[in-house]
Amino acid sequence: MMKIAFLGPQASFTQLAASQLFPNEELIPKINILDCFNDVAHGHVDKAVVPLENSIEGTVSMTLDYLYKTPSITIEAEAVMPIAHHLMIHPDNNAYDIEKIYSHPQALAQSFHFLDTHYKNVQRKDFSSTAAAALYISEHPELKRAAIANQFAANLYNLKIINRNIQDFEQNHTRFIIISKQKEQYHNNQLEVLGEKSGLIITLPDDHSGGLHQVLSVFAWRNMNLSKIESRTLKTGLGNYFFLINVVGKWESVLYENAIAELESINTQVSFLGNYKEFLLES
Ligand SMILES: O=C(O)C(=O)C[C@]1(C(=O)O)C=C[C@@H](O)C=C1
Repeated sequence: MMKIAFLGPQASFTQLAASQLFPNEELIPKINILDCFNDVAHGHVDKAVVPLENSIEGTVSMTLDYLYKTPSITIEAEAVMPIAHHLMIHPDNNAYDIEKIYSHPQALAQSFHFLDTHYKNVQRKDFSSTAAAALYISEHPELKRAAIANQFAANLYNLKIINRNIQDFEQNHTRFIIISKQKEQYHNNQLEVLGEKSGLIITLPDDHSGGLHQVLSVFAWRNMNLSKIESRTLKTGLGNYFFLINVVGKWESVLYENAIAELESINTQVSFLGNYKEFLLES
């Protein structure tokens, strides 16, 4: 049986994703995303499932940072899951008495307008995951706290839902990734495939005019269709970035291989994150 780390505890959104991707493997909860990366890097687990991006709030920056920082780790698959957030309290408490609302920063951000309208003066506090917030609420009936988490967390931790579907936009999806060191592609005949892509992380050599244009032209003349380009701080000083780039489709031809060689020949650092499929999960 394989060991699969995920951002836990039980009933986090990441666990819902991991259990659909790996129904027959051992799932190991971790307290944060960095621990998932470290466990994969040190070989304590075979793979991990972590969130990468949300349709309302955007990139989960810690995941992007550690994809950059841990070149031994690549992506085996992406999986997209619909996300519904509910506000929940300990059943001994009253909805009108809530003094603080706890959740993962992504969930707080995805429900910002709801909270701003209905709980304007209630403090918000970041937790390591939505499920960690729900677990805390369940263990502290004496505190007048609420958590934003999913239906499974409400069931598992015996919490009472006081507001349903509080995400600010009806369409709310999070993209998760399977990470490993095995450089494999994940396959699953049971799940719907939404597409296929490759991931690259690139760092431009030095600041000169047309630098990014030069990089993009490497893809353009080869007809390599890009579906995403995101810049993220390098942390070496303001204004220094690396880029995550997605190329649509299979990565197969010599032409594509030569793209990397050409990027390197213009002193661009390239880290290939893999060629992988994108699957659709159920909420
Ligand atoms: O907190 C959780 O339950 C998670 O699995 C993390 C996470 C995220 O980081 O994006 C996953 C899905 C939702 O977008 C909100 C939170």
